[in-house]
Amino acid sequence: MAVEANQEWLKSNGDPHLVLVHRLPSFNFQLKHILQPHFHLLDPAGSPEPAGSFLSSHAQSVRALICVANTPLTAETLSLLPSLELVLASSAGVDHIDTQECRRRGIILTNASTAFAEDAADYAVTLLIDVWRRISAADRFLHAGLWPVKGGYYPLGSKLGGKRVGIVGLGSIGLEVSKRLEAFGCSIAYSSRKEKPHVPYPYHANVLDLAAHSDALVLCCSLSEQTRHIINKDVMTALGKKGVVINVGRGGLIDEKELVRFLLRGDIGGAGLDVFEDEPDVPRQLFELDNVVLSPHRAIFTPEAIEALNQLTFTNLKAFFSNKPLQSVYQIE
Ligand SMILES: O=CC(=O)O
Repeated sequence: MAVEANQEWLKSNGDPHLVLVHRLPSFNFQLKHILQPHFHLLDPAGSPEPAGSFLSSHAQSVRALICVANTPLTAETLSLLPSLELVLASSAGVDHIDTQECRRRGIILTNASTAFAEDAADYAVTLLIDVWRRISAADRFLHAGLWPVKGGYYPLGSKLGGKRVGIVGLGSIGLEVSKRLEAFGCSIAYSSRKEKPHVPYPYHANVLDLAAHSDALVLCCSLSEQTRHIINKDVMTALGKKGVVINVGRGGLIDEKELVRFLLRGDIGGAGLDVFEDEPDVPRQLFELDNVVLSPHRAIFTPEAIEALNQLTFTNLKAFFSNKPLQSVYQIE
């Protein structure tokens, strides 16, 4: 739907207010241009006042708030916005937002996972292929001028077809991962907060059980108090010496120190990590390991995903201020 074609509805809907809690990143200056003709935007980052005093003096009637990137949205900030009804997270993860406070106040939360699902899934599958087929390691090997191998062959990779992949969190991103891996001939199982109706894959109520029946785990779930360190010592032991962990969710889903120990001892087969517990710090020991593929939190970053996010934000805001159903709502547990 072309944003420009939707000027008319606002004229009959008064003057809705918004607040941007953070300066928009340079790769997404378009969002401001898309929203500005339609909404009254308040941007504390563009004001010389400290954010707190800006919010208390200008934001009393704000009904909707865009939470950009991982800017924390605390109960304290929320208390400065007494009229708030809608928070739009411009990320798939919402671990930087006090979701319980939103729930307590009846504030609706939306996130970007539907906009980012395809790109995040492409990236997760690419990391998995890279670990199993040793592509980054082979690239380093060639760059180092080590081909042909003296007295031998470059080590074999491992085939995708026939592998059992466990997806942790079968939301929009997890479902896109499953579609892609099915096409490679993998068999899929999953664990999730609840069993999903209409999903053909076996469900495991806990990750330990899923790990015991998988050759690789792909982490696509949100980080919360329930999922922090969901990949722990016991889960890695159950996954086994050939098992692979892929993480495009949040670093805190894995007990990272334990993962490093498992990898160094060869007690797990490999890892593909786009996210880390204490970004941008990455455990140095991982740099030495050829069975680990590392990436600086890039899974969702394509111009197409940003465009889809902008459209989703606009569509949800327009629906909200017209009292229509939103395109996507995040279910707070
Ligand atoms: O990590 C990226 C996101 O949560 O959107």
